[in-house]
Amino acid sequence: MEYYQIAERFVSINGEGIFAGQLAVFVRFKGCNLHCSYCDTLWANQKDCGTEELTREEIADYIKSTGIHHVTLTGGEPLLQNNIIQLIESLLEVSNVKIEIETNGSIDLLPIKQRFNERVTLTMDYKLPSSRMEQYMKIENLSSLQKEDVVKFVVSTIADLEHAKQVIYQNRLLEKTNVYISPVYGKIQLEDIVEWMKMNQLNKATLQMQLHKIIWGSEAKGV
Ligand SMILES: C[S@@+](CC[C@H](N)C(=O)[O-])C[C@H]1O[C@@H](n2cnc3c(N)ncnc32)[C@H](O)[C@@H]1O
Ligand SMILES: Nc1nc2[nH]cc(C(=O)O)c2c(=O)[nH]1
Ligand code: SF4
Ligand SMILES: [Mg+2]
Repeated sequence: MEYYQIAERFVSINGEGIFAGQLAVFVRFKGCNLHCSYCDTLWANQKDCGTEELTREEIADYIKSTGIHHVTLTGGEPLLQNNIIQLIESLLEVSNVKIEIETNGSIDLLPIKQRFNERVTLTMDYKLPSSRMEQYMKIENLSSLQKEDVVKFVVSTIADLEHAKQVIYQNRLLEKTNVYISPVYGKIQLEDIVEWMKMNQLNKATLQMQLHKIIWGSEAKGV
């Protein structure tokens, strides 16, 4: 039997993305191939991170038991998990469920986009220079994102914003998908981001703070 390594699972409001503010059930997988400078869940990437090992059926039963229709798969890096496609298929059998996948931009998204319809959406981070992970970005992924998906730029500095602007315009992202700009928590003045958006007339991009950190603080787990 196949098991998935789950670092935590919980119900909360989604603090990020298109469904921010709505209830969601979160499944956080263990392990990541990147090591972003600002990562707020590095604990889930450690070898000794405690996990529950659950089968597809157990994860689907958990989701059913919550009565919540939005599922967020996150991590760690969810798309690194063995048999992730089969898990998504099982979760889609739960009625009314929609799945959002938070992914780090380094893994090919085409197999997911080709296999599933809009019940599965992707939020892909484009890792900017201050993450120190930009070299791992798969630029082709930016062509796979559709109108139901999100590309997110998590920014620490004005230099990150300037870099994001180049990626946005070079890849015509505002025409193809949803563009979100999110501050690394506590690292950059929010006013500066707004001023920068105004100065660049960045129509259609959305500034978003992580709602769960505003509600529960930056260190809380399971929220
Ligand atoms: C922990 S990651 C897990 C999913 C995947 N590995 C990724 O990077 O997208 C979930 C989201 O949290 C964001 N994030 C992590 N640390 C953050 C921080 N300190 N401030 C703001 N966003 C952060 C990531 O950029 C990503 O969009
Ligand atoms: N409330 C809440 N919303 C979230 N949206 C994306 C999250 C993540 O860690 O990927 C997250 C999270 O950790 N908590
Ligand atoms: S890719 Fe995601 S989980 Fe991995 S280190 Fe970066 S923010 Fe953390
Ligand atoms: Mg988080």
